[in-house]
Amino acid sequence: MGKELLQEGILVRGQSCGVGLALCRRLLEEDGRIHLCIACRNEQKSEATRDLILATHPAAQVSTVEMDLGNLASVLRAARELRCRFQRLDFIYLNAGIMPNPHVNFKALWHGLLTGRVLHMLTTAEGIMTQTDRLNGDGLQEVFATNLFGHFMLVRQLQSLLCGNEKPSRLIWTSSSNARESAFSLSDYQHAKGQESYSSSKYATDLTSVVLNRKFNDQGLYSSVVCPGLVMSNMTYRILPVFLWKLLMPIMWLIRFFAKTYTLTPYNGAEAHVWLFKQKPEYLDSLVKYHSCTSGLGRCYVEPRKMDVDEDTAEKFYQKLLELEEQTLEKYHDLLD
Ligand SMILES: NC(=O)C1=CN([C@@H]2O[C@H](COP(=O)(O)OP(=O)(O)OC[C@H]3O[C@@H](n4cnc5c(N)ncnc54)[C@H](OP(=O)(O)O)[C@@H]3O)[C@@H](O)[C@H]2O)C=CC1
Ligand SMILES: CC(C)=CCC[C@@H](C)[C@H]1CC[C@H]2C3=C(CC[C@]12C)[C@@]1(C)CCC(=O)C[C@@H]1CC3
Repeated sequence: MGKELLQEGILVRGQSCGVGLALCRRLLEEDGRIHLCIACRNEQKSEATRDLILATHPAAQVSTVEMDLGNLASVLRAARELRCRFQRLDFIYLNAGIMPNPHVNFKALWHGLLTGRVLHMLTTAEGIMTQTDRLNGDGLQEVFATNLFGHFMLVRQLQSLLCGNEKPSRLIWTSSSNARESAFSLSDYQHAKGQESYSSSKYATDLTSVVLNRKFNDQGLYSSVVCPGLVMSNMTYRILPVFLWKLLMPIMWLIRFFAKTYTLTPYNGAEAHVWLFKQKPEYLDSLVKYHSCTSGLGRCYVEPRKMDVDEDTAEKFYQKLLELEEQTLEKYHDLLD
């Protein structure tokens, strides 16, 4: 049997951009026998994405499942369907992510350009980006729910397909260089009070991956985090308009000589995801984030960087996630087997 793979966060709406779609295509280039299962928010998007993949890989095995990560009932339904369809899953790419209402502080950006930390600012967006979050239909902060908790619930619901298999199973979370400890707080882990919900959700992702390794490595489940670098996708096109990004492109190619995380294309951004696909998980460091990088001359490579995570905080956060999971399962008990 080829590798069975659940992939999320694939670009739809008929455009060929987004890390998810590039990732699917690159994985099929690595191994045409894999079974890709793509999770999209509705049937139309699933079909459109499937067609985009089949256009370049006509012989690929691609199935679809409907799942809205911002809606826990939808996650539970999808997990139930996947448990019926698959006996095991070798990889889950937890790649979906949102950054609603992004706001760039151009004054801070301008000041930053004149300081010694300009490269740090241009690669992490530290101090220059904020977002406005809101509550979703489940009463959770939307960014936390979509970027982290929906994924977490999915993993927990699919545990029987991921643990205790002959071969290890893998979780690969798409985090970000924008993940920052100072944006995250255990007492406000959904980030209801601040304006850096994206940064907080990505730091929460890093914590979750670390703690999942501690809990599940002995059952054959391994988790890793990747950063795709700065990629031109729907997400970045909501930060600045497309024409501005196009105007900035020559500057960004120049910056790339100094900032290797300016991967810029979804293909380059998926480098770390694909690299991890080929690694033996036992040899990976769970405290490392794998960054997709592109050199000034366009060569793609992966750079491991130690994460700024405290394992004690990770454990406490995990307990909070379990509490929230319990409340969710109580609420949706009719959707369980
Ligand atoms: N672009 C960048 O510079 C960077 C991106 N990242 C991360 O990379 C990942 C991919 O982003 P990217 O490809 O750039 O952006 P896109 O906006 O192109 O892709 C985001 C994907 O997430 C999916 N998604 C969003 N909300 C939901 C939901 N509620 N349920 C299911 N799927 C959902 C989207 O589906 P739909 O089409 O239905 O909206 C889309 O396929 C994200 O996690 C992002 O945070 C990290 C660092 C930098
Ligand atoms: C000259 C130039 C590149 C100008 C663009 C300024 C800003 C709009 C970007 C500088 C750093 C970028 C960045 C992101 C978005 C766009 C910037 C703020 C992200 C936050 C996008 C999503 C992520 O996950 C991390 C990125 C870090 C860098």
